[in-house]
Amino acid sequence: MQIPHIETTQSAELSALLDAAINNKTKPLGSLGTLEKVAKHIGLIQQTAQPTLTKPAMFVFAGDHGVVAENISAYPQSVTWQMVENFLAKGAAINVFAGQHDFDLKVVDAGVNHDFGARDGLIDKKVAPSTQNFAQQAAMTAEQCQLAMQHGADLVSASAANIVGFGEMGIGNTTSAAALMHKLSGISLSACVGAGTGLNADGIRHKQRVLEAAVEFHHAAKTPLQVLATFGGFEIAMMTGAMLQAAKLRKVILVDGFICTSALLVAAKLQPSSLDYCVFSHCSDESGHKAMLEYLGAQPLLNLGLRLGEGTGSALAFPLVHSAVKFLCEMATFESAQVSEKSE
Ligand SMILES: Cc1cc2ncn([C@H]3O[C@H](COP(=O)(O)O)[C@@H](O)[C@H]3O)c2cc1C
Ligand SMILES: O=C(O)c1cccnc1
Repeated sequence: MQIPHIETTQSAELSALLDAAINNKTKPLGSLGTLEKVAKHIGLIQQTAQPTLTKPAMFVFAGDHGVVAENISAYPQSVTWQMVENFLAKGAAINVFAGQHDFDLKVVDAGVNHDFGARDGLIDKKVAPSTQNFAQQAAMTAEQCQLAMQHGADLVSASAANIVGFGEMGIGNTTSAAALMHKLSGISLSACVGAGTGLNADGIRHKQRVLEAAVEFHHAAKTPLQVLATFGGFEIAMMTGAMLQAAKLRKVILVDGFICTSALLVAAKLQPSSLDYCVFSHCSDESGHKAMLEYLGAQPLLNLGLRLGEGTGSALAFPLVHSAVKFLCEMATFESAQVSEKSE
């Protein structure tokens, strides 16, 4: 895909207007805390002091990873397709939370190692049935990476939502995400590798050794797109393309956990202003997530000890973002409600 130009959301004029609108609401100055920051942020994204959120969309991208052959996950690869079936049957955590908050939930086969046939409710964008094992060769070709990014961008373009969340399902993808984090941030591998779905200490050490060898083997991969194609997953590349397109279209991006943030890291390296459009939903318990968020200068809304993915953190954070927008649009001002302002 063509990497889109993304405008920054910064505007001194609108910033002052939003500060005034927020400060004139009937509350002590600053008393809605982080919600005030979120309200201003959404106003800047939408270029208005009266932002609105349309029905949110949640895209869950699923893809398999060849690197599972190296025994780097606590669960077998078959869980990826089995969980896709669970999404379609509305039985997963993301179904529950997305349903609760009225998301339009889209499940996308980005490259699952399973033949689903034509299925109601499943968007077929399968690039290939699984990436290659990046311990031995690049996970995908440059063309496959481009195609995955393009599919993600096209799905966002076709969505009417002005706020979009991205989730993922793919056994082995915390290994991919750790590699992306290390290569793109320069943070040591040991600080990027975590337990994923529940490896024990020996399992984590093995995962780190597999990653060390792969990083050494692919030392020539340097640019963000090379790094994505070498270590990424189809679901991760689709999220990267989708995020760039969402930013281009000035949609609010709800960033989920460790894997979703690794896709954003690629997008931010390609177009730093894409970060202006991001609301960071939560800090995951996956051990590298805190450092990845700090690297991006991000302040997550929630810290609930989640380590699931699927977009669950974003679905849970959505009502806070909604409340922020609603207070800005619906609260009375000191003047309209005839409430006295702070005495000097
Ligand atoms: C039942 C089940 C449901 C999940 N939903 C998300 N993940 C999460 O775990 C996987 C990443 O962890 P690792 O790299 O250790 O394999 C991804 O599929 C992620 O979305 C799940 C994992 C399992 C087992
Ligand atoms: O933070 C996440 O998204 C995450 C962490 C562990 C396993 N799966 C997902």
